Amino acid sequence: MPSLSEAYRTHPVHVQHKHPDLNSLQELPESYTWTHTNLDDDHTSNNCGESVPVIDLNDPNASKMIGHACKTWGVYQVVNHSIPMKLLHDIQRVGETLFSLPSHQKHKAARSPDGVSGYGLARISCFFPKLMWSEGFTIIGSPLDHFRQLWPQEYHKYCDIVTQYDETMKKLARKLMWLTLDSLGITKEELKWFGSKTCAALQLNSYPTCPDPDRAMGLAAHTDSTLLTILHQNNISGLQVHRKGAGWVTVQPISGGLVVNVGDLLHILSNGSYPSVLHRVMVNRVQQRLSVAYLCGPPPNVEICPHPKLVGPNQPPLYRAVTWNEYLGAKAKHFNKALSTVRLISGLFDVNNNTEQVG
Ligand SMILES: C=C1C[C@]23C[C@@]1(O)CC[C@H]2[C@@]12CCC[C@@](C)(C(=O)O1)[C@H]2[C@@H]3C(=O)O
Ligand SMILES: O=C(O)CCC(=O)C(=O)O
Ligand SMILES: [Fe+2]
Repeated sequence: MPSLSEAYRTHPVHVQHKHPDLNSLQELPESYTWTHTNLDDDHTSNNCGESVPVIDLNDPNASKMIGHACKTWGVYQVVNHSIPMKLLHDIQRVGETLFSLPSHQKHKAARSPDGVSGYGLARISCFFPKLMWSEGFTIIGSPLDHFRQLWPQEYHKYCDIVTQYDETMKKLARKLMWLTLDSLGITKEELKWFGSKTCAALQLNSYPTCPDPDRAMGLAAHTDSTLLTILHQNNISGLQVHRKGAGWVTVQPISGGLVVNVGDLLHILSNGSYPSVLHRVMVNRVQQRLSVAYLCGPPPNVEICPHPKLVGPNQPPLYRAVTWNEYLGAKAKHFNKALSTVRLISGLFDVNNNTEQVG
């Protein structure tokens, strides 16, 4: 199967500054200081008490509830998802251990500009004049080579956890995709590629404590280039989603809950009816925040387009067909404007200019 790394071979992303060890800094350096103009919005959320829907996967109405959450929020939290708590703890421990290694050790497993896996700053950093207060580690395929660099003795133990997490999440992602398709009135048989292998990336994120959190940004506002992203966060809040009319809403961590984001490819597949959610991460002075994102997409070279069942005389297709590889290339080049580059009929707003979704 062609791999996702093709996308960055044609669009290398140069963000590999050797950044300082964030844990050692007593003051926020100028290069990490976001002003109101580059903080696309102020830090306060104006959410009128609204909160992201929580859906119990054992509920017989789960599919309907997922459909409603995707349409109105583009994000929800799931409980009773059957991922063992131990596995969630184990993967979080991998992140904790990895990010607490000395800088020079982590840099041995650095992501190359035209590569996809490894340690580094957020890929989207190159679109901003200021640096983000976070570090990440991306895994696509086997982490063996990189983990061997990080833990010459114990890499097996960590590789096993990643493999188990990947396999378990794959099943959950399929179930969620199936429920989502069902909510759109689409059966598995009506989506040809659904039977074949989906593809995914695992992203470990760390947001160290910050000496001046109100002027820093953990991860700048973006949408994910996925069908779905399943996010496990530790019990420290910081993730915010943007909701029309409400502004930035904090996604409160719930024990054992997983956050599910609608990504750009589901936005396209649903012909704009399930908009991908704009989200960002704020940091704090007191506790390190960790998260693990399972970024799920179709096989990399399968074309995704608005499903024929969602297209008709009164519902023209809003997007052209695009493969995941091609879309990741567009994201690497155009960032939050990527969705507009595949749009057939122009939208009213653009994510970058108005923090408002196209669709
Ligand atoms: C498959 C992918 C989605 C992603 C880019 C990547 O190749 C692997 C990392 C993913 C991630 C995680 C943090 C936010 C994000 C925008 C980024 O910079 O890297 C996403 C990318 C994405 O969804 O576009
Ligand atoms: O850390 C988080 O809560 C969000 C991470 C994220 O948005 C991502 O990895 O795409
Ligand atoms: Fe994200």
